[in-house]
Amino acid sequence: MIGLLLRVLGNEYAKPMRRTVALMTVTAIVEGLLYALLVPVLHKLFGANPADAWPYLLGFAGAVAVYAVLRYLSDVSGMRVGTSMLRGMYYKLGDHLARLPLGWYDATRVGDVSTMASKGLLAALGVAAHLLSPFISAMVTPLTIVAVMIAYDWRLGLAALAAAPLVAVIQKWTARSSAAVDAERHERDNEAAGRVIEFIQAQPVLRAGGRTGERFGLLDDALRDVERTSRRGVGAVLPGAVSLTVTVQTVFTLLLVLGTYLGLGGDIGVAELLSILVLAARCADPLLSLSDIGGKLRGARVELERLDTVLRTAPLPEPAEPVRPDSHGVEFDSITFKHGDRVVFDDVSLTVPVGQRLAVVGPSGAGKSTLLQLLARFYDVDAGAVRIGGVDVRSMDTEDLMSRIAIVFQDVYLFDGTIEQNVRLGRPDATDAEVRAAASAARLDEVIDRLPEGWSADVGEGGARLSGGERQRVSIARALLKDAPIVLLDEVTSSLDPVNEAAVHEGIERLMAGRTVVTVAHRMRTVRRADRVVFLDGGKIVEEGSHDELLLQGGRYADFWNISTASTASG
Ligand SMILES: Nc1ncnc2c1ncn2[C@@H]1O[C@H](COP(=O)(O)OP(=O)(O)OP(=O)(O)O)[C@@H](O)[C@H]1O
Repeated sequence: MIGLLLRVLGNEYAKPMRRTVALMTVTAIVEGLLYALLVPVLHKLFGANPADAWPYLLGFAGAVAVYAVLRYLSDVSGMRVGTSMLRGMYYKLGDHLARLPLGWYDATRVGDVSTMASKGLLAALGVAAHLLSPFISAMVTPLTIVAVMIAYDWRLGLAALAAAPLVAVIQKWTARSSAAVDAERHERDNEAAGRVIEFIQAQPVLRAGGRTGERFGLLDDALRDVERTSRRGVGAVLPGAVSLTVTVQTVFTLLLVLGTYLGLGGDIGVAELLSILVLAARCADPLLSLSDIGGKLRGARVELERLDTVLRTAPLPEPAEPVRPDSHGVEFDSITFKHGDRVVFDDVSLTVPVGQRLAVVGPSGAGKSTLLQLLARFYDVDAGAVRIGGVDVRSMDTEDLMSRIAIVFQDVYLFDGTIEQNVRLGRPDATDAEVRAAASAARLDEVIDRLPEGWSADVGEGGARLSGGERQRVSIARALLKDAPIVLLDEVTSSLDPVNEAAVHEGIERLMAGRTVVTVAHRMRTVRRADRVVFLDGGKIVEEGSHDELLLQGGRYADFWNISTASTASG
């Protein structure tokens, strides 16, 4: 377990961890010896002169004080290592998540990553802070006591030692029988967490569908699965917990019987027998707590293994010697790309010379958004190459690549903060004047003027306090502030009100001016102003040319636009 913890976290924690384990072990031994001191105390109390017990009682008090100090030090040490590991893990996980391909973040990750980053990390790293000390105490203290018992009376000591292999076998058996259920319960927990998030996010859809009173079937199913696996989990550990209790009690009873037999034979005095039974009783408590601690440790292990899996997910390979392009033309050279088994692009080639605009058009699912994502390296192509200024994006440093691309996607995500903070994300070191200039170029200043708190207005989680068009303007302002030579634009499909439409269009025109642009186009005027249009379908470029040329051709593109414009006119 500690090996796994150190493998996941890195070896810099090995030394403090070893120190903590050593301190906890010494504390547990002192705890055992403390109980052992009860033997001479009881012996003297039951002897001819009970006053002889005083020096032992004083020794006992001294040992309690030493134990208290050691316990404090080992608990503080466990807490320190635990919290520094937790902090380290947050950074490590954060850094790693930031380097994973953007395509890794699909919808199913939401529940997974959110439970892992909160509950999972706390459970996994709580091992050092909360579980290690009771675990070591539950193992080492009884063994110390048994060693004292052997020294005192080898027959009773060996009888007590007989419990050790039995306890070990039961622990192993419980761990094995619960392992499969533990893993499944974790799956189910994460699935349910994802469904809860989905249920909250889907409220508008559910209510619009008139399903206010009804339950959300997918969430209900997930919760039922959690209940079922929890019941199976209890079923898997219960025999182990019961066996442990029965074993410990049986060994205790055997000791009592053996002790009575030896006592009646005159081999051992009443005081000695009583002392040994007191010691045996002190062994029982920590041993019985093992089943609870074992369960928690197994839970922590599952969380650690999940963390390990995420940390082992390969980030985007970074080139050993990054190349920096010196121009910003874009080229897709014979690219092939699959999403799972679905071939999205099959040997597609196209180029966008520096400063030109390419509009990508095609039916839903044709791969228009994916084309933009490949340029921004959300994924790497399966064959062929995507190049900027003649340099393969895989040969570029990711930070450098992202600094050259401004992206305005359909779904604008705004952080819960002020409008200014959200715009500033485009270029954190921009001056106030530059931020304001970008905002005004995106016609965001009109929005700010309307809000009572102006620039300091909070946009709410995901930008919920702004309208769709206003969110678009924030996103355009961000992109303008970034001032990158390449612009990727996924035009909104839903229609905006005329004021927002005009503002967004004006902002986008400013954003595109003088830059290399690839845009997924849904509006006639965007396509008209493009230097070239490609019509994608079935993983291929079906038609290519200027808007007017393609209309004249009277092919797929012409049909597509005739239908779109007819539906816009009638709508
Ligand atoms: N994360 C993903 N995992 C698996 N398949 C995906 C994923 N994202 C997209 N796809 C599939 O890839 C294909 C292309 O998707 P893409 O979003 O690029 O299409 P699009 O042309 O932009 O569609 P739309 O106009 O509807 O937005 C679709 O068939 C889609 O189902």
